[in-house]
Amino acid sequence: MEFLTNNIPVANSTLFTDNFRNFDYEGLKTTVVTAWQQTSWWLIVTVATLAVVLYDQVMYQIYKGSIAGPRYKVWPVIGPFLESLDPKFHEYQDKWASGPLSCVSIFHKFVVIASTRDLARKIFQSPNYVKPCVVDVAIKILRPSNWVFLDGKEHSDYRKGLNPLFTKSALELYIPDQEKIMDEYLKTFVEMTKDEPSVFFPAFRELMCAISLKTFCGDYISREQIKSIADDYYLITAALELVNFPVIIPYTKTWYGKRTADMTMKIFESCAQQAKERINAGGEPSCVMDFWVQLMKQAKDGKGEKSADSKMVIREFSNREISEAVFTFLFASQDASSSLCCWLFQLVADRPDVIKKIREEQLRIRNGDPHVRLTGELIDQMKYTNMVVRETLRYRPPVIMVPHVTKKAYPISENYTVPKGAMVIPTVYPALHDPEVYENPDEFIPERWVEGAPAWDAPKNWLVFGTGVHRCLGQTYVLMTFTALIGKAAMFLNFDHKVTPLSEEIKVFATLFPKDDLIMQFTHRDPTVVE
Ligand code: HEM
Repeated sequence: MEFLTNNIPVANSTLFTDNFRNFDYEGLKTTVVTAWQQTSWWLIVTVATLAVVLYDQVMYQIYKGSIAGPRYKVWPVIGPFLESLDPKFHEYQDKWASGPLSCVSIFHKFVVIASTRDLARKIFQSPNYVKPCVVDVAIKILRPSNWVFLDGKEHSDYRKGLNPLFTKSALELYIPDQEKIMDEYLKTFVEMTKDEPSVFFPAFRELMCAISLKTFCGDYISREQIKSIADDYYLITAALELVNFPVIIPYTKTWYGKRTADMTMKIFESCAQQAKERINAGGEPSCVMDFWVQLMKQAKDGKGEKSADSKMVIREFSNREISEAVFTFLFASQDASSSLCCWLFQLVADRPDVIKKIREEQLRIRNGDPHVRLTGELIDQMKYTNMVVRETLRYRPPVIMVPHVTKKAYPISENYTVPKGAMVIPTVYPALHDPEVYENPDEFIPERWVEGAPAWDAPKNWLVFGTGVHRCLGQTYVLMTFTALIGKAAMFLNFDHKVTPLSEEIKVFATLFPKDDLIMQFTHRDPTVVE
């Protein structure tokens, strides 16, 4: 460096080139080669390692700035990677309590966690700075062409075409098929536990998968196909674990996950074709695919909804596009719905006063006839049952954190800017357990949702389904389906929850679950009585 600065008179380029010409390159080469030969490998490795560790620590300090977080990375480079393999709920709580913004760095990935309601909302509502982020392998499994990876205007245009599939009036069309699956599985639960209680986490996952598949694909999907997808779906969850090899190598978790996803999308493609044939021949819609095809048909006939610039909101979608989108519905719903299902059955089983009120309501709205079939109008009347579902979502929100990645430096607060490329995670749990909004937030109180109660005055705290351009597409679906499901189950079955010391403990497995995986036994009961 000194050689250069001492010998470059700015305006004298001749001297500059002469110096270069006269330089003893051979001598320099010999010096470098000799130094290299005399340096042992361990020294090179040590120096390189120290350089990497130092760089990682320095960058961590620069990125961390004034926000809460470890003073330095205790485990160089990997950071709290080992803890992240087995996350503990109380560790998350400690992190949220450490400050409105806190950070960690794992493998040089800098992560900022926002724990207050307002900061969480701000992240959800900053699509110019952030976008949702998934593990690398998700792009391969869901396919790069999938709509969920769209950003900005492209995403919102596509999303406009999907919103009509999950409005209340569309959802009403899907209820009869959903009810068939509910009836079938409630019977199976009694059969399954006729001799002894059973662990219900896997059974509820299967129920959720079956309800979703029937809702999305109606009668185009066979019982065998539903069973095979439900049985294999765990391979997809396993492939998308936080820690997984990003390259798909045959016979590894990601390979099995991709194979299952491809097989599932192939089934969906064939269902989409059948829906097109039936609806275009004048059939009535009864599932998401039917309704989607009907909207496309209406748009083609010039009868569909138009956007502000007079373009049709719905365009023609190929079978492949439909299959990929429907796969994202399954993917987005499966873990969160299974979590809600476990907590809902556990909480209702543990509260005889709650189950009694549900039974009273269910019989009352059916004028004493428990066999009245479900309709949208009937579900609307299930006010108390709906409050129970809503309170379960508040008390045990299935999705507690939604990872995003910054597209550019993001000034999230007056004093702090999240660096470009960092992960930034809004947390919804503290907002849903805010004592100023929800009195005794750590108690399960369905009555806090009676009409006009303070909980309704704080819509900003209701972050169960996120908010902003990526807010959950399935939120009305979730409230309607679970209200109907728990109502029917309470009428027709006795719930016996085997309480263990781990029942109230929270396990984090993508979403939240009771740590003992929920042990239950079901028996038939006379649905015409309340007690
Ligand atoms: C208890 C059940 C569920 C919970 C707690 C839940 C929660 C969430 C949350 C927190 C988000 C991120 C929102 C945001 O970034 O602002 C989300 C996105 C999404 N959810 Fe759900 N969800 C549930 C069930 C479902 C179901 C049943 C479906 C489909 C039928 C669904 C489809 C989606 C889709 C497609 C997205 C991404 C939307 C987009 O990027 O535009 N979810 N969900």
